[in-house]
Amino acid sequence: MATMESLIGLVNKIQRACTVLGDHGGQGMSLWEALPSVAVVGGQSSGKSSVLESIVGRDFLPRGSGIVTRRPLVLQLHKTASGAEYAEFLHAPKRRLTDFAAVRKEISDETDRITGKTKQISNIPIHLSIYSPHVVNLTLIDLPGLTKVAVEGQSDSIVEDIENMVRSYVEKPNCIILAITPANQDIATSDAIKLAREVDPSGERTFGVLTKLDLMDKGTNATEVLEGRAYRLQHPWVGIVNRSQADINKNVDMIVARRKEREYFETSPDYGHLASRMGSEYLAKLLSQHLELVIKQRIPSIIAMINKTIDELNAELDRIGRPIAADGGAQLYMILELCRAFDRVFKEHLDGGRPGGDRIYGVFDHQLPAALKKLPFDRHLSLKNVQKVVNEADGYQPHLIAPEQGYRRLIDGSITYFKGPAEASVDAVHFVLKELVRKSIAETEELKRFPTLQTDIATAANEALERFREEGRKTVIRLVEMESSYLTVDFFRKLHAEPERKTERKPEKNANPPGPNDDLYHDHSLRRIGSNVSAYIAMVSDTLKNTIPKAVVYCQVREAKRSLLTNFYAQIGRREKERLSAMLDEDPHLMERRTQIAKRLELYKSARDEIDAVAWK
Ligand SMILES: Nc1nc2c(ncn2[C@@H]2O[C@H](COP(=O)(O)OP(=O)(O)OP(=O)(O)O)[C@@H](O)[C@H]2O)c(=O)[nH]1
Repeated sequence: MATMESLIGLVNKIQRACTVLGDHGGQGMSLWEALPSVAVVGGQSSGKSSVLESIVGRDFLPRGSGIVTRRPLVLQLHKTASGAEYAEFLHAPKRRLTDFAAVRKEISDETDRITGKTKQISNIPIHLSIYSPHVVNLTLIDLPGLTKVAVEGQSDSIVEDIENMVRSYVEKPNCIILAITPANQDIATSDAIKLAREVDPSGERTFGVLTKLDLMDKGTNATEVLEGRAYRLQHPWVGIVNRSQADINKNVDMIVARRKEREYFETSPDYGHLASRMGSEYLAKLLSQHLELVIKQRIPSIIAMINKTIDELNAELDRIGRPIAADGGAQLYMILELCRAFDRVFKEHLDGGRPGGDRIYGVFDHQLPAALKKLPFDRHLSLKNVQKVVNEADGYQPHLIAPEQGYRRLIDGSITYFKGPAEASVDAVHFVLKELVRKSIAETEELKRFPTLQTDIATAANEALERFREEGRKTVIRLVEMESSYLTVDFFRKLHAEPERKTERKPEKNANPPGPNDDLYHDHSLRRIGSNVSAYIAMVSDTLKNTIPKAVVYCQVREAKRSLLTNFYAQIGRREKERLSAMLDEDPHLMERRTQIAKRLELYKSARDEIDAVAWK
């Protein structure tokens, strides 16, 4: 029996824990719903509160007209060995109330706290524990009385709302229904029986309770019902005589009332033969025993449900990530691990495995050659411009042998054009890399929970890329400038040999420099200069087409792979613990969710442990 009592105590404990977690049924499968409970159901003024109070042996429920019970009251009764008798609300733990008038007031205040004074109803339960030597271990849920009409100040939907709330409790297969019907009403019209029949047609979890036996018309009795002939249930009907309104007004003590109830049955000519199975004390014992039995039957399925939930919660925790360590070293380690995870993804983008790196090749293979081809050399090396540059090069002096300065200026001028495509390649690759950083951050699964760290990594990586871009730009400009700083002499040596041959075919075979008046010759010569320079520039262009990509890869891509976060690592290595934990700030919703899951996990695990300890003792 000790085991049995601790079973109910255990369920009480788990129920309370469920409520702390906001897990009071209603939403999907919960531990709460797996636990058996007893719900008190009845029409208004059928005597629900009176039954509850006499089971408890205390006067503590709010009374009044209209709908007094507007939130479910989860009443957990704990039998104590010592004489202490007190009540405790879950919403005000550690406040032991010994004055039951204060309990009544608190129930009513707490109801108003959620529903306002509007007479609305709420399905958030109030949890009350009563510790007393006069009770049996039992959990009862008091629900609003079923009603047929809304009263002043209530919405029309209240009738339906109450019925829905009550139904949401009693339809659960683990709910034991305490269906209260006043004896002075026709059983066929009982709201409680009507609802019970609907959700429990076989009557296996319904306990029929008949109140107000003393108020029946003279000459009538309820033996038809109490002996199970009027309406058959699997469990025996229990008749009750509660305090009348007059008794309540006279403050008749509950214990006295219990005694009077016992006497009523013992001396009743109608119910004397049923006396041992009547009354609120008997009802309490009956319910307690039944509850124990049900709990025992349900234990395997409760354990299975708990285990399944633990697995699910663990899986969800894994998915959203475990909580972060508190000490600085561990946090630094975690940050570095996360950075490395990002870095891995980033490298995969560059080296293949993930898309994006190929766009860098695209810059070199299409964009750069196309830009080089588009450079306006035609214009720069037009006859007119060649003439202008060549003439200007030697000032007032006519050139004597070859327009050396003219050549150099034309070449220099042309080479300058290469700076544009060179820098454009640097920029294009920079943007590809930047985009890959953004993508890699988004794709790094481990980083998902840490929006702050995501931003930090993005900032650090972009800063590094900016530095690499600067380096790349300097290097490609240098490549271009190198081309003008020292020309490829071979090219001109070859040129030198060529004109000899060509001039041979000229009519005037004098080696005289062309005079300013010799227009035909002059044009021809300028054209040759233009085409020579153009050929040289084409050669430079080919060279740069090859060297610019090398410079860009060397300065930007290679560095990005090698040292994208190097500075960042150095920075965070010096950071204080506070700043490290700030970097690991998570999405607040996620943190909240994790805390919730962790709490539930704890509840379910301790529930499992306790069930193990109690059930197999
Ligand atoms: N004489 C007598 N009066 C009873 C009995 N049971 C309840 N009453 C009276 O009936 C009235 C209603 O009883 P409650 O226990 O408040 O009924 P309830 O179902 O809780 O009512 P609501 O919460 O308002 O729906 C009170 O005045 C009680 O004194 C009984 O067995 N005999």
